[in-house]
Amino acid sequence: MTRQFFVGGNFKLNPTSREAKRELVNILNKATLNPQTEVVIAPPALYLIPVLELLRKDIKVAAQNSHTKNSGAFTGEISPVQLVDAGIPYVILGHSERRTLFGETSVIVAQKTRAALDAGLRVILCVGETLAEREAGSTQKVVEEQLRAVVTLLSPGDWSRIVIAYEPVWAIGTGKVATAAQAQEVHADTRKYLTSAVSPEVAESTRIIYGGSVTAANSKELATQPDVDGFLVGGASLKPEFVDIINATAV
Ligand SMILES: O=C(CO)COP(=O)(O)O
Repeated sequence: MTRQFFVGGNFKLNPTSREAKRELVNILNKATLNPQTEVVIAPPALYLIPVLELLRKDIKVAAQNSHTKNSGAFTGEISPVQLVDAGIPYVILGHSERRTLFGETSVIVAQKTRAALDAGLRVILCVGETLAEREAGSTQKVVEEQLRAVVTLLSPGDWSRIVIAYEPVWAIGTGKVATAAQAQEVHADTRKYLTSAVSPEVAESTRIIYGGSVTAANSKELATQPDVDGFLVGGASLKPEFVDIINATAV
């Protein structure tokens, strides 16, 4: 089975003007992109609908977060059914910034994932260890614990709408990218975990992408790894080099 290469751009809380947002979209609209690669960009919530309207239709749009509930007294939240209603197909959940800065536990991330799938969204599910956890030798334990909470709330059929993003916290926004070997090791172990926790078919078909200081310069080597099925790009998704990352697998 071949897994379609997937490149996501997580704009985080950037840019800060409608004009700058339009420029980012224009770069992508003008670019020659590898048609074999699935491309998804995640602008801030306020820009989701304008980006959807401006952006070429072969690039998809993702929200950066969604709530566990679809409506009600939840000030400041965005609901999965609202995203679907707005024509947004994807949501990023469990990003380390949500976990560490906004107190999202693995259980909350799992509940959000369940709610997003129930509404009809696809989910880019982020997992990853801190530097201290890596140095303590507990990388795989941490990644599996984060995934286990989700596994318990999903049925095997749900996994066709999940992309796992392995994002080691120590590599996010630090310029310290995981080596191709480090990424491959965690991706392969994660696939092994899915084999036993869900099924061999789900393990084989689920895309596991890497995130953390991905650049045009390091993306090509990372992309050669058999279990690296794409990238989730932060800082570099705000620059023209994002196009080169999208095309990292082009020969
Ligand atoms: O968090 C990330 C993507 O979700 C990665 O961010 P950077 O590419 O800026 O390290």
